[in-house]
This record gives sequence, C-alpha cells and structure tokens, in this order.
Amino acid sequence: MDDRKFSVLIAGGGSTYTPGIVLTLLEHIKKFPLRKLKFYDNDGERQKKIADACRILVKERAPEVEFEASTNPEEAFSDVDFVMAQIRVGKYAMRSQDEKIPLKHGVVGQETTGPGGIAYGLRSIPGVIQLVDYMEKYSPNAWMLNYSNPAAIVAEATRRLRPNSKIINICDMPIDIMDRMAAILNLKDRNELVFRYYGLNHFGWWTDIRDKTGKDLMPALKEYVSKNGYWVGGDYDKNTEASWEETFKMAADVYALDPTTLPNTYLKYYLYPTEVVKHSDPNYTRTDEVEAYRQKNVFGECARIVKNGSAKDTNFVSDQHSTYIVDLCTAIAYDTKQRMLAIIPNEGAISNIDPTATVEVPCLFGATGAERIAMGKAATFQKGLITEQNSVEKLAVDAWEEHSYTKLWEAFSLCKIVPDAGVAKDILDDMVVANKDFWPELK
Ligand SMILES: NC(=O)c1ccc[n+]([C@@H]2O[C@H](COP(=O)([O-])OP(=O)(O)OC[C@H]3O[C@@H](n4cnc5c(N)ncnc54)[C@H](O)[C@@H]3O)[C@@H](O)[C@H]2O)c1
Ligand SMILES: O=P(O)(O)OC[C@H]1O[C@H](O[C@H]2[C@H](O)[C@@H](O)[C@@H](O)O[C@@H]2CO)[C@H](O)[C@@H](O)[C@@H]1O
Ligand SMILES: [Mn+2]
Repeated sequence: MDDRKFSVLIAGGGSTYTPGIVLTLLEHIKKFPLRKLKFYDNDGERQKKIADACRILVKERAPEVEFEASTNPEEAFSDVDFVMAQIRVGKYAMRSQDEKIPLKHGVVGQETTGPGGIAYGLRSIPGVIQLVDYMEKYSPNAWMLNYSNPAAIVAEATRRLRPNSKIINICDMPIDIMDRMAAILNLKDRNELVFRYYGLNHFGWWTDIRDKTGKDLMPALKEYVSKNGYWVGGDYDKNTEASWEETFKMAADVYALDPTTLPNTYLKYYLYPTEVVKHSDPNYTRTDEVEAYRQKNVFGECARIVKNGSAKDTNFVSDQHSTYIVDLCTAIAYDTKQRMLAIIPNEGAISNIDPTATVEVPCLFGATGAERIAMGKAATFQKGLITEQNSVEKLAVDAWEEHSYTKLWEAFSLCKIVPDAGVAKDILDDMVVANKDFWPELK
C-alpha cells in the first residue's frame, strides 16, 4: 500500500442508504484511506437532514476526514477520486406510481421490473448521464460506481451514450444472495465462494459455486434452496421485512424450473407474475413500506443525532450493500483484480448472446476498471429469457433517445409480464401522464 488517501463523493447524498455507506467507509478507512467525503444531491433540504448527522459521525470517528455537502455540481464534483451514484429520479412519489399504475391494470408493479422498471429507467437515464458529465468536467480522472436503478436500463444507456466514460454499473442483489449461501453452508462469508454467474441485471443465474479448494457446493445449496429458497431464518433474518421474506422463500419455486442453476430472486416477477399480483395490494406497495420503515428510521435517527450533537450511540450499522462498494473502490484503487460482478457490455462474455447486450457477469476489478470473464453459452431457457428481456431494455433506451411512443409501447408489449399490447397501451398511457415532468415528450 502507498500513502494515497481518496476523496469520495456520494451523489444522492439524501438517500436512505447514505448513513450505512458512510459507516462502512469509516470502518474500512485503513483498507481504503479517505481524505475527503462529499455529498451531492439536487434536493438540498432532504440531503441536509442526512448530511448534518453524517458530519457529526465523521467528526467523531475520523476527524482527519474533511466533510462537505453541496447542491452545486462544480463544488461537489471537483477534487473527487470516486463517485458513488445512488439517485432516485422522481423519488418515492414516482416509485409509488411505478408500482401502483401497473397493478391497477392487473400487472406486476415493481421498482425495476416490467412497466414500472421501464418508467423508472426513462427518468434515470438523463439523471445519471448528467452525473457522468459533471464528473468528467470537474474530476476527469475519477471513477463512478453507479447503483442508481434500474441498473440494466441505465447501463444500456451509458454503454450507448457515454461509451468511454469511467462508469461501472453494479448491483447488490447477488451479494445479498451469496451472503445467504455462505450462511446456509456455515462458511465465513461470501468471499469463500468461487462462482460462475451470468444474465442481465436482476435477471441472472449461478451455474457453478465452489469453495477455495475446488469442492462443488452446488449440491448442498440446491438441496437447501429446493425447500427453503434463500431464506436462512433465525438470527440471520431477524430484521428482514416480510415482503423480502416472501421473495427469498419464493426462490424455491424459481429454482424448480431449472434445477441445473441457482436463480436471482428477481426472476420470480417474470416467472410467477400471477402469483405476485395475487399477493400485491394496489393501494399499499413496497414504497409505502419503505416510507413507513426505512425512510422513517433513517431520517428519525439522523434527527436524533443532530439533536444530541453526537452519534456515539447510533443504531446505524454498515451493511452488505456498502461493503461491496468499498471492496470495488479498493480493487480499482489498488489494482487487486478481485473477482466481482458488474453490469457491462457483453462483447462475448455470454457467447450466444448479442455482443451489444448489457449483461451481468463476473469481472476482475483493477486500475483500468472491470475486465469481464467469459461465461460460455447460455442454455436454451436462459437464452430465450435473456434475449427477450434485453430487447425490452434496448427498446426502452431507443424510446428515450428517439422520443418514440411506439418504441416504448413495443417495450411494454414485449415485456414478459404484460399480457398483451392492449394492456401495455393502457398502462403506458397512464404512465405518460404520471411522468410528464420527467420523460421526453413522446411522438
Ligand atoms: N443497484 C443496487 O443494487 C441498489 C441497491 C439499493 C439501492 N439502489 C438504488 O439506489 C438509489 C437510492 O435509493 P433510495 O431508496 O435510498 O432512494 P432515496 O429516494 O432515499 O434517495 C435518492 C436521492 O437521490 C436524489 N436525487 C434524485 N434525482 C437526483 C438528481 N438528478 N441529481 C441528484 N440527486 C438526485 C433525491 O433527492 C434523493 O435524496 C435508487 O436508485 C435505488 O434503486 C440500488
Ligand atoms: O425495496 P427496497 O427499496 O428495500 O429494495 C430494493 C433494492 O433491492 C435490492 O437491494 C437490497 C439488497 O439486496 C439487500 O442486501 C440490502 O442491502 O437491501 C437492498 C435494498 O433493500 C436490489 O439489488 C436493489 O437494486 C433494489 O433497489
Ligand atoms: Mn440491484
């Protein structure tokens, strides 16, 4: 290790994930030394509530680290080495629409899946592109790790619109699942697993999982997942919300369809949409839960820290979501070639899938970014699903670029969870109205 210290900007400083990320960064300060921590958000009022608490946290735990929060792009993006991007364009008010509009028409209403995911995608594209442009203008040597959703559509847009930018799109769902796999197998953590995985974001499969001696762990995992999905239970899941419990358990049903692989939890929306809709309440969706619990707890705890003037007794904890991001920064900063997943142009990584598809595969992370590892051929079932879903994602980006109503209607219609083009049009027309402040005017 050398004597470099890094300046990190969290873009979307007002996010509910920010305190967890700050704590993780501070906990790992020896491994990934910091000189500056900066926040940027376009909602100064929301960001201030989180920033005022985090300023106290940083001052108490790492007084040598300079802390700044700003809504001014030049101020925020200057003198930065890494940008962690986690914006939600349209905030929870629009996530709620993404979920409730499709459900009103009997279709799955989900943040990153189906019509809701496409609607969110069209809002996120200009927001994330703007962050990339600010980074390139004010800190051209910096790297951006983007996990603003829907990461699949955002990654397809950055592949096309900013092909040479230093942006890596990432997701923590496989991280969460691999932590569960390690717990199921009584291993220390996910780093004990040597894995092969391929697919699209929120749409992928593990094909091989071994320990570091080469021992095949798939049989034991399959045996467990066939009965329990990825639900661990006990202490491990004592804080897991009921809707996530349902999702982790349902991985058993998804696994049953292809017992040669282990699936990403998000596949439940595509393979069992009828079941998902049956268990959904169109008047109370995931956004309502997040606002009632995560958002309330995070902002409540920040207010308490500010009132006390101290974060010494805070209940904020660093989570898996953020340890992964710190691992990625460390790998890029120190060229460790650690193997982790990224959402990246295919270019042969899945040999029988369009080279221009944006896929999620293991990569070696180092000073030049993410270097993809070839995963071979997708099986027939996966190839069919991936090709259809990737076309949906491509049509969504076409629609945004060309301001095309027809392309967007095609995207909605092609989407596996939408029954036909008539329902697709009804949902789309409601979404055009709901998204009028965010989408380009469609012709
Ligand atoms: N890829 C992953 O695995 C993963 C995991 C968790 C969360 N996420 C994503 O992280 C993001 C944040 O999630 P959250 O639930 O904490 O949302 P949040 O609404 O609490 O925070 C998002 C913040 O982004 C800000 N924002 C919106 N548009 C902006 C813009 N154009 N420029 C600057 N700031 C902007 C908002 O004001 C808000 O403070 C979402 O996109 C979510 O989907 C991704
Ligand atoms: O409904 P939300 O807002 O709670 O979660 C949506 C996100 O779900 C995944 O991320 C999980 C992650 O898997 C888990 O380990 C922990 O960190 O919480 C995250 C958020 O709940 C998914 O990967 C994200 O893309 C979604 O935004
Ligand atoms: Mn994700």
